Amino acid sequence: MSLTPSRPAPAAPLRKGSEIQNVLSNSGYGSSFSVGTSSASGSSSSTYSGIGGSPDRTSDSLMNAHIVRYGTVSVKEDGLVSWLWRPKYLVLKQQTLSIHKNENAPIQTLISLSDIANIERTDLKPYCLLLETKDKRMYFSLKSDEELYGWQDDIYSRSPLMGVSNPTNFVHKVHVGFDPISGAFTGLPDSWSKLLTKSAITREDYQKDPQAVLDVLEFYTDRQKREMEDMDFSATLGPRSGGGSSGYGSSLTPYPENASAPRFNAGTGLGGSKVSLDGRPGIKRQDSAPTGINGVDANGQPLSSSAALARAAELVNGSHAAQLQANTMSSGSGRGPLPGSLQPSRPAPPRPLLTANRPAPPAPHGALPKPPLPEHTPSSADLLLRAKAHGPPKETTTKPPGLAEDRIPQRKDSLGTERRLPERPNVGPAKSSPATSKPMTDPASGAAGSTVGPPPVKPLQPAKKPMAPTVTVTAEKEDGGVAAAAAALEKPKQVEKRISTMNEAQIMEKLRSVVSADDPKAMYSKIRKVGQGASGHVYVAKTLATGKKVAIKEMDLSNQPRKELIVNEILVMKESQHPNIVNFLDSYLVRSSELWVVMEYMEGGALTDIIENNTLEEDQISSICFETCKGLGHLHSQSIIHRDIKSDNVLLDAQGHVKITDFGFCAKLTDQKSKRATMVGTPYWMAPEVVKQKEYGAKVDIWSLGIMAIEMIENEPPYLDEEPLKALYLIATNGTPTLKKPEALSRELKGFLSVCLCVDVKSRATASELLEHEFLRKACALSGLAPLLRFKTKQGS
Ligand SMILES: Nc1ncnc2c1ncn2[C@@H]1O[C@H](COP(=O)(O)OP(=O)(O)OP(=O)(O)O)[C@@H](O)[C@H]1O
Repeated sequence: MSLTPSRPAPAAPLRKGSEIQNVLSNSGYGSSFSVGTSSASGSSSSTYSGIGGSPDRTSDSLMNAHIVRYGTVSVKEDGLVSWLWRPKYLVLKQQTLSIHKNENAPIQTLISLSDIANIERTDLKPYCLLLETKDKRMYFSLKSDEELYGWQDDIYSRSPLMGVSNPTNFVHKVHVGFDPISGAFTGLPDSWSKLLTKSAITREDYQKDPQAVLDVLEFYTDRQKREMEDMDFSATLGPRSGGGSSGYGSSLTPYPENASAPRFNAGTGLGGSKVSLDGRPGIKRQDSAPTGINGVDANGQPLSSSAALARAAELVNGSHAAQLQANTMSSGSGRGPLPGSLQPSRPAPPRPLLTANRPAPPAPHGALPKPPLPEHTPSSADLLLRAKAHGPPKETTTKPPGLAEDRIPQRKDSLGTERRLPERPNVGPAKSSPATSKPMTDPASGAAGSTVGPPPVKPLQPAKKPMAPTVTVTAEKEDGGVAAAAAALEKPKQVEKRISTMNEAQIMEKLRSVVSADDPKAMYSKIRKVGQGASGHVYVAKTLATGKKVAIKEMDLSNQPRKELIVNEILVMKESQHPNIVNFLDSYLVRSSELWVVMEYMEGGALTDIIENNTLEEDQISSICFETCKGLGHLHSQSIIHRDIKSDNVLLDAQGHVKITDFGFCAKLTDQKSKRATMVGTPYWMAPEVVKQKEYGAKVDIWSLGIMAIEMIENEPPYLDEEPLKALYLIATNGTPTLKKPEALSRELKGFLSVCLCVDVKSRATASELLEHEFLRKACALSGLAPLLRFKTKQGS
């Protein structure tokens, strides 16, 4: 970690190149200085007399005014003498880097910093930098990290092609390198070092893909940070009333002023926000800043003077996911844990590591050794990751991360009843044991890449019915939330009001414009509670006029800090009616603070419970995948990405209808923004491109569908038993997961999985392509799914 002080202001304009050469060729360097930096580094150019002019031995003060850094460095150039490392004398000034044979020699090579396209760490040597201009590549071998970072920082910050033409007040917060010789990271923040030490990520993992390690650390700590913030949020609220004991608070809590918004959408391509190994092309370091390099925050959003507003924008933009999930775990089968709770998912018998391979299915994969289960006190992020797999933690008082005492997997059923699951035995030092998992792919099924192509990003479809005119919330350029999308459907060209400018009253006003004015109590009579989510209880109720059963989700709005999401969800459900979507029927505000969302009643409940209580046949798996895929096809045709497909979010009814629910994390792709970068979803179901914080599109849902298919085959998603950070690392690096018993599966099913779980997004199938897949032709009739619900009768539900 290199915390460097604020950057100096850039130098004033200097002379042009032609003058430079003249000056340079006529001068020589003094002999008295060694590696160092100018005390006046970049501070002023007012006395500057010439770019690249060699230091004037008689005028140290003048010299110091120009020279940023100088010293003898081992240099290797590409080209004829490319195998030779030679000691050279380098002098960095505000706009040039000159290379001399020695400190007394004239310039051999002069590089204008404006020509530098890249400066990055490379592993050619332990402390090695690669510098690239459009026609030159050269390597500098330094003696230490400090030296390396010094040169890199100083060159980087003065090279306009790298997007920092006007360095202002930014501070490098994370400045990490990886030394391939020692196999260790350098400059890791303390907290990250500790996390890594505690994690099951091995040194071999570092070596294999150090960037992935950083990616997952960043992801993980982002989540931790969010959870901590939620804890603060909850703590300030005190005990809640109603709606369970989730971490939802009662109002929007502003971020501290100037706090950079927590993010899951690092690496949005907006520059400077993604932590990377030094030297990774195209990615620089994390710069935190009051203002950021580009005047945007880590989300790529213009920084708001009000942190609360920044947060609201973030929420609507979808990057709230994990936070919401964390909150939603407090009760019912929600998606995120409260700190202090421990929430792995279903009973998970000890099993060999599901190992996988490098990207590119369907090639056979080698198994990775499983490291011993580490002594690991789950942090809040662990808890989140585990909890998010399925179901909530036990209801508990908020506890700081790291204080969870027990590691016994627990989850609740849909009614919030806690289940205590068998303790997961320590799987022991399986490091050297060969993985039993085998590739899921069947060569006979053909390479995914040969059969599928990239999905078209569909244009916005016109709204089927007019939206409430007051729904003007939109996301910013990076992530249109669904509300934004819905608004865009209505008035694509309108000047939309950013959610970040809306206060809670305005959001409530918007909500009021979405809901029906009637009194639901006069229309429905509740029968019983059938489920509990983070945001409220779910009841089955009778429609008084027709006798028809409906599900009503009741939410106490005073306990919902994320009302925008609720608006999102309602809007998407309203606009996405389809036989494979849990259809929205109506919504009501009761006493201004209670929101009722009435939807189709799915008496079969969540697929998760069905998986837990049955062994599914392939034709049933096919049928569920087919139905889910139809729902996804519909969403994607509307340019909506669900982003949280998993068995918890697929419900069945008594006739075996299969429907997707939970649209809180949906995102809308627009013509302007056909890709997303926000990290949203549930880690175990997340596509690698999401974990790696790349841009992604609708195909993330296809990946998640593939993981859901594995749930149906193996009862749980891959890596569920892994230590959380390791699980993220495996998702990021292994690519296509492997199966426990591939030999037990049909060629068609393996082929299906291979086109869903294809790391190469272009080769991953689209929903419409999947619908044509031979495996889905094996689907049983919906009536063939009804027997899967028998367990419910036995359970008396
Ligand atoms: N339409 C429905 N029909 C029948 N049961 C439902 C329906 N919707 C939800 N449930 C039941 O209620 C439980 C909680 O649903 P809910 O949507 O509140 O969960 P969640 O997604 O975890 O919470 P949240 O949306 O608040 O984050 C589900 O697991 C399911 O068992």
